[in-house]
Amino acid sequence: MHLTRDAFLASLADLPEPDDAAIAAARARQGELTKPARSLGRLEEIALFMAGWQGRGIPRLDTVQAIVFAGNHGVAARGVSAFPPAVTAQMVANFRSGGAAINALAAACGAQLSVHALDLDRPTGDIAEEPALSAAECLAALQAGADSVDAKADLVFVGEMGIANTTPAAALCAAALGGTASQWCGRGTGLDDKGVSRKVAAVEAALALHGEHCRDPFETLRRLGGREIAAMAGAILAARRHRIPVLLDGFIACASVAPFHVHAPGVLDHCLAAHRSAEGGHTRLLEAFGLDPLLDLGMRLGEGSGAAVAVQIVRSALGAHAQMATFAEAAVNAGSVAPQP
Ligand SMILES: O=C(O)c1ccc[n+]([C@@H]2O[C@H](COP(=O)([O-])O)[C@@H](O)[C@H]2O)c1
Ligand SMILES: Cc1cc2nc[nH]c2cc1C
Repeated sequence: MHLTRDAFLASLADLPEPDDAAIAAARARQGELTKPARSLGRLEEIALFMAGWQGRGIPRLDTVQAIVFAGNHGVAARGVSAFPPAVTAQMVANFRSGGAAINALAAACGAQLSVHALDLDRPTGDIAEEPALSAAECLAALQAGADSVDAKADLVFVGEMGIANTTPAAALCAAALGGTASQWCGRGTGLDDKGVSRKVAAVEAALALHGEHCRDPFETLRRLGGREIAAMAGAILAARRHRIPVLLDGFIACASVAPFHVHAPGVLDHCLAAHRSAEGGHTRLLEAFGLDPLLDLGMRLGEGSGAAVAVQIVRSALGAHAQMATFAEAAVNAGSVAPQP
């Protein structure tokens, strides 16, 4: 099917909800497992969350999909990254030969990794001067993201590689959620103070140019985003249509869906925040989403790396949920002690 802007926006109004019967079954099982009530804390909530989106009282984690998108950014020419744009393609080669952090971390958590390089030799427009993408380019990137999701996956996470992409990510957050450019601009790959000033100026120029045109999430994404950013949004929203739970990675992955969260609150209900990135702005963004990250490890790499580590937490939650004995099975007394007269 050929995606149109209107069809895409309309799809946001008609999204599947979690399976209440599966959540009830999972909750009942949690109550029977050999542990004091709620003693596995957040792990119990994760088991219920996974049950609801998978529609299974005992959710599974057989197929975990890690999808990394790469894109280049015209705004890089403004000196807003500590690294040159050529590093994007070089890192894609590194992903393909297995030498990047995400290769190791995807293997460690049992995820199947795919890498999608999106027109690296055609950087987006410089958002301080023009829209990042044409409507057709933005739709193509959304579609590439949606097409990358395996409808049979048990859990999906998306990551990105794109030198300078914390600048469009900051612009997307400011346009969608308000606040000043400097509140959303961090050091990215390691910018010095002068670099951060250039980044803030670029985001301010982009907001002045595009702000009044950002009337719907598609337009915000097209004007201020990028190919890998739109592809991540397309994949995260496609996962919702397939009722596949998603682990959100860092600042750029989360920023990709900020305009959609504002337009259609609840659109990220199938998502858990994997981690709190050290990138300035991510904490504010997670607060806007109302999400409490599973991990806070000082990571700020991207590539889906934080999500890959958080898969291990989900694996632990589902392992306990599926494998523990019930009080009846283990002949452990579940009764509470009656107060002594
Ligand atoms: O995931 C994050 O929170 C994150 C925070 C800072 C930087 N990054 C990665 O670094 C690149 C963007 O940083 P920059 O400084 O080039 O805008 C891009 O390739 C991201 O994957 C990622
Ligand atoms: C080396 C390097 C690896 C990355 N992975 C994700 N973003 C990155 C940015 C750089 C610079």
